[in-house]
Amino acid sequence: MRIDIVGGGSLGLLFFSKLALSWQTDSEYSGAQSHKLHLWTRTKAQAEYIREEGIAFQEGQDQPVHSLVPHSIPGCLVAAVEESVLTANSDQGIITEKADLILLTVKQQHIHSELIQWLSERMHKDTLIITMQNGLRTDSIWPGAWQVYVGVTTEGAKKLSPVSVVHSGHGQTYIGNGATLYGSSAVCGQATTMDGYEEGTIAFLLKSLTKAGFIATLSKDIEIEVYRKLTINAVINPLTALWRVSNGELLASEARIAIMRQLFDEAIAVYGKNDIGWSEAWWNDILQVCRATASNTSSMLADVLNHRSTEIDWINGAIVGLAQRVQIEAPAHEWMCKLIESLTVEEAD
Ligand SMILES: NC(=O)C1=CN([C@@H]2O[C@H](COP(=O)(O)OP(=O)(O)OC[C@H]3O[C@@H](n4cnc5c(N)ncnc54)[C@H](OP(=O)(O)O)[C@@H]3O)[C@@H](O)[C@H]2O)C=CC1
Ligand SMILES: CC(C)(CO)C(=O)C(=O)O
Repeated sequence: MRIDIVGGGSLGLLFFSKLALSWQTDSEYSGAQSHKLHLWTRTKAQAEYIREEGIAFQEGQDQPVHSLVPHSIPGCLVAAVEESVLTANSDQGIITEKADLILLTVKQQHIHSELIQWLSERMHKDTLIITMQNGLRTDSIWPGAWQVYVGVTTEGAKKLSPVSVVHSGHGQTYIGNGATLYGSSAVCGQATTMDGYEEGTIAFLLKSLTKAGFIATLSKDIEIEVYRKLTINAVINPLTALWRVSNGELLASEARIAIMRQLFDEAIAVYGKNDIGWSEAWWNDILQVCRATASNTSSMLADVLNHRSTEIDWINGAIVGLAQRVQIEAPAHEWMCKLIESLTVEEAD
């Protein structure tokens, strides 16, 4: 089995590091030449840096650093999308082998036609793609014939440098059939439950993630997980970015909580009109995430502070899109989009 992780950012480094560390000590993987784990970074500079320095991985902020030297682990490779030859690991030769499974850990704004074209060159006819992004895509970017699964994770990861990552929060990962969300040809017949593994790519991934220490589950109803996470992000992310506060500080006043509730009520009204399942319990989930990640800088605030583009179009913008689909208004979410987009030119760059 060959797993490609695309994106050497926070989430990509987290999944790669934990999987590689587990493969290193598990004879099922370290002995099996047929299994491959490949991290694809965007730049050659990052790939070279990792090949030279390895990855410094921490299981938590104050936890010891594990040094991981990918090329010393059988089957593990690191290369860049912009490289066609794995120069620093010449014994591995030219990377021509196609992936069986691609874990896509880039951000929503990185998914564009060039990346799709590059992915198509990494795929054989049965390759599965698992999208790990927050938010929701309502465009039809994925070619209809592709088997695209959806991953939703509440794990937290923070890249400290191109070669170091910390597992900043422990959560759960759900993987499910993306056909209803993406309109792709994804089929979900390969694995049943975590207890009843069947042979297949998804089952292999779930088993590998579990052995690596993640809580990973096959979801028969991935949509509910997607919309639950979408709601959490649509309430927390833009407000933390606009007010420049940590997640916990959202709960500091009744006035802030009232605005959060307005975003929540508007989102669930949009879901209701679209016949999308939702739960009142999600409101408590939002409050709980604020408490559990109180000192965290949300990803949107981090993007704004670092002058990067944000995922607003696929978070609040997705809710506005769903509202338009049933001809209703979602003014609070529209305002979030406009306010985030209209941050100064440098910030929105
Ligand atoms: N971090 C977290 O805790 C969580 C993140 N998520 C979601 O996961 C996704 C990724 O988040 P995160 O890891 O934090 O983001 P990062 O910005 O840390 O990582 C994204 C990575 O994708 C790389 N990239 C961009 N374009 C390409 C390309 N064409 N080919 C290969 N790599 C590319 C970037 O490279 P470069 O740096 O060189 O530009 C960057 O390293 C987001 O949608 C986020 O919302 C979900 C749950 C938790
Ligand atoms: C859940 C939350 C808000 C945690 O920070 C997150 O996913 C993000 O920052 O994007």
